[in-house]
Amino acid sequence: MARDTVIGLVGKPSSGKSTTLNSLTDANAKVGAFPFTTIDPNKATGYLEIDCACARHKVSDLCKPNYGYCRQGKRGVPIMLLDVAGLVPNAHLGRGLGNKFLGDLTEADCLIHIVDVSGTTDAEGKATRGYDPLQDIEWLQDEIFRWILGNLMERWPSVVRRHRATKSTTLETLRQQLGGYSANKQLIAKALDLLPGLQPLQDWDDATIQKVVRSFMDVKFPTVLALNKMDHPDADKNVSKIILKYPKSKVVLTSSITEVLLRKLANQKFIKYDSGTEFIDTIDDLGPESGLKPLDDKLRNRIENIRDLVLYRFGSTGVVDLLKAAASLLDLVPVYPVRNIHNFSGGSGNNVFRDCVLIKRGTPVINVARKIMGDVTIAAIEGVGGQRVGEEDTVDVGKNDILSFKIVPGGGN
Ligand SMILES: Nc1nc2c(ncn2[C@@H]2O[C@H](COP(=O)(O)OP(=O)(O)OP(=O)(O)O)[C@@H](O)[C@H]2O)c(=O)[nH]1
Repeated sequence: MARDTVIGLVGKPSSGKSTTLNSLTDANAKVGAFPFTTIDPNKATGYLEIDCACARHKVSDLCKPNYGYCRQGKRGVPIMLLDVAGLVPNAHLGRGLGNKFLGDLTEADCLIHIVDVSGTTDAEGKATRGYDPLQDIEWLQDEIFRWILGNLMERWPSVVRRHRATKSTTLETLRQQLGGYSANKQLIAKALDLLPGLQPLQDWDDATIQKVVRSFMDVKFPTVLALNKMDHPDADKNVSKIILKYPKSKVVLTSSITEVLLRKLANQKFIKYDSGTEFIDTIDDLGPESGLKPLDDKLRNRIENIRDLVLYRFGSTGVVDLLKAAASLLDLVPVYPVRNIHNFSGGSGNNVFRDCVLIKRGTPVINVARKIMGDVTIAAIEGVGGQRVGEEDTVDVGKNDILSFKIVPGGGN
């Protein structure tokens, strides 16, 4: 079966990685059990917020996910997060357990790079003022680049000899060399497609090899830049600088500390807060019948500051948008496998859309069936209304995204 999507969180010490991870993993709700097969201390479950199919079909009252949550059509789909801790400059040389962390990175399908955009921590995470966070973005890219390039160059003469002797294609040879980074053939082909007019592999000079490694990095490690600590007064100028330098990058402004604080205040019943929005309500707004606790002046001022400096300026704390940005880089679509295609239930009981999996847009439905059902023989695939869906038809949002797989009795294991 295909493995689950993994999003890696990276960032230098004190950039706010733990705070961000906390705000991503606490869904502030009673949620289903851990859905993933591997349980690893560096892994955690985040919740990608999507518009659930239950709203489209007006059955939100019956929507009860097996994993994650659904609140009036806003569904949190579990997604695996990997904490790639301990990356320091020169990790590729083995500094500070560097190679282990770079190794962990290969498991990720996408990275979220937490950047301290306030410039109040230096390259190693020590307190300072006026540090240029552009350096952190360049440093991380450079670290990964030098690691992959170093591994490849070490073997390059023998790679070329073997390539010639076996008359392999460029794709086959690179597949052998780069497959270890959890990269399949399609991914490597995509990296090569980005470089039209490439010479045959045996003629590559150093500059061409470097170009290929850069292209491979772009497809293997698509990266969301989380510009964290946006609440800090020094953040603005750094944000502009980064956006100017990286106009094509997916950038999300975050204040994860604000998100953590707001959730805490909501749990303590001082405020009503919907994560991902700019709205917080207090007893002053909703009255004593709201059941919220009264505020003292200090807390009232603090909440006013959060409204002014973060929520009204930026629209939200940004944290919910991080996983949405990662899912959009990976082009993931929520797909709902159901037992009963007519009432969307799982077979027993009335609850609907019990399961939801994230699948790359454009994937043929037969591959979705294999991912979900494993090694069984599929007799037929049905879509909404009980219509037959062709095996090679592809999934998209609102198209072939609610599916029922009919299995041949006794077919497979
Ligand atoms: N102003 C501001 N400070 C933040 C924000 N997020 C985190 N911090 C502060 O930055 C410091 C470092 O945060 P952590 O989450 O511990 O950072 P880390 O990257 O996990 O650090 P290590 O554990 O050393 O790797 C803490 O003092 C946080 O309170 C934010 O959004 N705004």
